[in-house]
Amino acid sequence: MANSNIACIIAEHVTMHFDGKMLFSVQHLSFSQADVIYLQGDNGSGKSTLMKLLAGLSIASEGSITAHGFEKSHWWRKDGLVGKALYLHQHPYLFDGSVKYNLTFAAKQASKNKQLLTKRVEQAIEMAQLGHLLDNSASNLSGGERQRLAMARAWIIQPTLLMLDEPTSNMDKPSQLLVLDMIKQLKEEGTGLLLSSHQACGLTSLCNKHWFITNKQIKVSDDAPHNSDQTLLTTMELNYAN
Ligand SMILES: Nc1ncnc2c1ncn2[C@@H]1O[C@H](COP(=O)(O)OP(=O)(O)OP(=O)(O)O)[C@@H](O)[C@H]1O
Repeated sequence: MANSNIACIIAEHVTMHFDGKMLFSVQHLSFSQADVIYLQGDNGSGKSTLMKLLAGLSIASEGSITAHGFEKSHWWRKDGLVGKALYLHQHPYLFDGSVKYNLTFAAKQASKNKQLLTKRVEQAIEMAQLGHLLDNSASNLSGGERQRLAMARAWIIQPTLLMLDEPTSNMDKPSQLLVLDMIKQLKEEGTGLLLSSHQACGLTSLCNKHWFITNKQIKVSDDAPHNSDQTLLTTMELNYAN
């Protein structure tokens, strides 16, 4: 049963099929504001599909996925899953226009007062090191820069729940560390996170739960991911701190 004080998304008896073939099934999943979950699975096991289901962007073949503890939507919007957990695709969609425009647009989605928002946008630019790119067209950015911009937008919005699909896949190590810092800060500010990554880039050290897709089942563990990932992170952080 969901704790009504905390925002969460709950999946019950969910199965996902494509073209008549089962991709995965799971009895029960709960993703809440208190969680930082590491989602692991081989290529094609269904990590992105699961995130899209939890974001309300796809519909499960069987079972139910419901949101609890969120503020009521505006009267004109159906109270469903869409808009509850923000999903950041590994090849993020950016708006036509400049980097600055993309950040300003994100700021319009955030429910903060103007002064706080201006400060948060400035901080995001600094944290993601986008200052020298502000007037560049977003369509001309490199893969890693696009991901940094998408991360900065999410950081400005500061969602209740955020799902990051391979957020550092196109990044060099300094950029990975910038993004790691932004994710850490969101965690401290109370955003629940679901993170998928094939790289041991430090993300796993933030996680307090582990979902693992194997043999078409999603296994849930309340343990932090394996320590060896964290050792790799520490080594990398030390290398780049010096
Ligand atoms: N809309 C769709 N129609 C048919 N098949 C799909 C659809 N979306 C995803 N699939 C298939 O489902 C499987 C899982 O895809 P998904 O992108 O969720 O995997 P993933 O674990 O995120 O992979 P990767 O680690 O490579 O990013 C793949 O075989 C993919 O081709």
